[in-house]
Amino acid sequence: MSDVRDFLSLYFVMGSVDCKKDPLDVLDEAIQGGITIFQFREKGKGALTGLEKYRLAEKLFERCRLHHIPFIVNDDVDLALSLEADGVHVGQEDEAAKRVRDKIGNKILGVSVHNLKEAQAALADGADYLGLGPIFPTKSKEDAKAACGIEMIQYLRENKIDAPLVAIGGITEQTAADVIRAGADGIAVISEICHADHITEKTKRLYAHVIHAKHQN
Ligand SMILES: Nc1nc(C(F)(F)F)ncc1COP(=O)(O)OP(=O)(O)O
Ligand SMILES: [Mg+2]
Repeated sequence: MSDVRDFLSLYFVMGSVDCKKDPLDVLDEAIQGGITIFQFREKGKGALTGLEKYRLAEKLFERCRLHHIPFIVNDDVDLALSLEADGVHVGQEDEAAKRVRDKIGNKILGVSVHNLKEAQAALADGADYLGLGPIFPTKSKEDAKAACGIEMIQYLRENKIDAPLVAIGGITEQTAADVIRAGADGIAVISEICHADHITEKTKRLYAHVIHAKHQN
């Protein structure tokens, strides 16, 4: 795979709990709208487990494969390995990034970070990209930390964190361009796409904001 940075522009993160309708339809519509990478994040109250979770992941992965969109699994390294997913995303409270790297070989490894120290440690552990956030307050993650603000993107870049970096947490159409102008390679969204009345149109607008801002940088 070419540098993961190229795929980070519009990162759709979703699980069945986030969807108001069939997750397969939600993903299909988001793909039509131009998402560039997808993360299966099945967690929270009512999340699927076991075979149901595996079957949904398989179907979502199939959709991504058809459209050459990287399929990333959140938290669940064993599920990622059994599916032969394109990569895994882990946070500070999940399995240590270094151990995950040993398990997944050269698959994509994303690590959540909230500050400079965590960013430096994640890269030392072999992260291919950083998920920085929450940038703004979010309702999609029950145990989210306090919002770190757009300033943290700039602060990491000023402190020589040049690695691929996607920003996440409460990002909307109104704030997407500011996040890119601050130095992120892309935005990650859950509810901004999942809760949209017209998912494909919303996704197209988000993509347009990101690409336009990238061309200005
Ligand atoms: N899932 C995520 N995806 C990203 C992405 F890179 F996609 F922007 N960044 C951050 C997170 C948060 O990851 P984590 O801290 O483990 O919490 P959770 O497992 O509840 O998502
Ligand atoms: Mg996690």
